[in-house]
Amino acid sequence: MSSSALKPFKNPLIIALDVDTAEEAVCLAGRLGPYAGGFKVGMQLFYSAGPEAVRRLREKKAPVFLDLKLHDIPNTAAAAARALARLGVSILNVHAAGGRAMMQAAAEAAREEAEKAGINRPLVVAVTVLTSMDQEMFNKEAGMAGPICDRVAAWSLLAREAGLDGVVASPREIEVVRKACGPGFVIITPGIRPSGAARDDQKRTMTPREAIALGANWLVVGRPVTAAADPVKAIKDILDDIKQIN
Ligand SMILES: O=C(O)c1cc(=O)[nH]c(=O)n1[C@@H]1O[C@H](COP(=O)(O)O)[C@@H](O)[C@H]1O
Repeated sequence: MSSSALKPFKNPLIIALDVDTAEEAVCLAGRLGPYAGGFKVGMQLFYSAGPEAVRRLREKKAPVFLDLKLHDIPNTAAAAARALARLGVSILNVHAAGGRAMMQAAAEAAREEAEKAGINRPLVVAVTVLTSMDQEMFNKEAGMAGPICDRVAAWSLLAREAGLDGVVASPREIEVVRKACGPGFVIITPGIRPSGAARDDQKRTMTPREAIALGANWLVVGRPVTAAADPVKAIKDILDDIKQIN
């Protein structure tokens, strides 16, 4: 993994800017910028405001995790990754369920494109099992056999073999992923809920402190900060919680 791709993040907290307009995103990023390690642009913002939202955040020098969860045939996923890499984002993701060839094609395309453009290559990571799924949904609705943690470990290994930099997984699988893929493999965990916070639609959750203590590299936090009455206080509380480790 190139260390330059990791440099822009000053701490492990990535705030999900799940809003409809670039204005709202830039405004939130302005308020939270002094505290957040980086910002995530996901489907809601990208499908509403387009690449312009990413460009405006990048103008403010905010490191961006572009979370569009690519999942298509290798040729299409690679072409999409190439287009997204040109935006100068720090992290891109694809679905591990797309398979080895798709992950490899997307990762190689993103790297080549960044090199061609003379910019830092983005980390490319694989989404494993969504944090909104519990064991019963995974087996009965998704039709997948066995425990979630076994599938996450297997997909993480596949992602590593395909040349990806890491995975997105729930904090509950940090230990199995670390054991399967080693210390240099990036683990990004959504499904983060400060103690007492509403779980919303998230099923496999942990507190920020627990996730960091288990070895997560980055935490993705959305509503507990962005929907809080005082988002600045909410993010500061999370940073204090994390700092209390050790
Ligand atoms: O890829 C992701 O970022 C992601 C994967 C996953 O398994 N679960 C998950 O919640 N996410 C994203 O992480 C963010 C979590 O937001 P909150 O539940 O509001 O904290 C959302 O933007 C999700 O799209």
